[in-house]
Amino acid sequence: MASNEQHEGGASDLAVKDASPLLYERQDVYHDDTTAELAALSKRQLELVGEDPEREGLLKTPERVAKAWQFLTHGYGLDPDKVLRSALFAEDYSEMVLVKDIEVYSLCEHHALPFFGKAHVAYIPNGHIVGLSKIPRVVDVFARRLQVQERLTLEIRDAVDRVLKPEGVAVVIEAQHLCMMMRGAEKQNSMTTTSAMSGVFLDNANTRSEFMRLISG
Ligand SMILES: Nc1nc2c(ncn2[C@@H]2O[C@H](COP(=O)(O)OP(=O)(O)OP(=O)(O)O)[C@@H](O)[C@H]2O)c(=O)[nH]1
Ligand SMILES: [Zn+2]
Repeated sequence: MASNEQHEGGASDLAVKDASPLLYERQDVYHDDTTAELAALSKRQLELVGEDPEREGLLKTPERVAKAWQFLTHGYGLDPDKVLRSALFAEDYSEMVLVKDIEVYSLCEHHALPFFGKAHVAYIPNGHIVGLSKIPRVVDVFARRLQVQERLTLEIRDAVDRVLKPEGVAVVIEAQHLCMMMRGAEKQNSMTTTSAMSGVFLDNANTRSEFMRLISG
């Protein structure tokens, strides 16, 4: 079943109407031609660092690497607006909705090394709420790409703003970057925090403080 079918007949005029797939099934992440081309590059990389790609332990490594790259960047093939629209419900609830401690795994676009941590996403509805699982799903749409943490934070905020048209959105991401840990600066304990807000979270200090209190609790 296409994952939007369950929402057909919902009261929301913002809800998605077509039945095209919203999310990749796991097998759709991998494409044979791409796997073959990436595997060839990976094999060459192994040679360049002085490895023997023909030794037994490495025989399947290029293909594994090719698939890992496709999985770690499969967000390019996903539409964040569609993900959110697939589960929009008309509702009068007008207090803060917060999904916190969402695990984030992304790749920094400078070194293609992972950064990982937690995202906290809040919004104040304006007639519509969204299915809770769609918040972490939309985080992944953007995280599963080559990213900088700042842009990831903004893109999540903007998608929620664009689709839900809420009173406001707040996104905070706390992450550690392996490019600063395993190499480069080699700092093991630094945490980078980014935030992006809109609407009442910008205009109203009490709303912003409540959000900050809830995510730090
Ligand atoms: N602002 C920001 N910078 C990032 C992010 N991920 C990695 N970087 C930084 O990107 C920068 C790239 O700087 P360069 O000087 O071109 O690269 P480099 O010589 O590898 O730098 P070092 O990491 O300092 O060794 C580094 O300072 C990284 O720490 C991110 O999400 N946001
Ligand atoms: Zn980096």
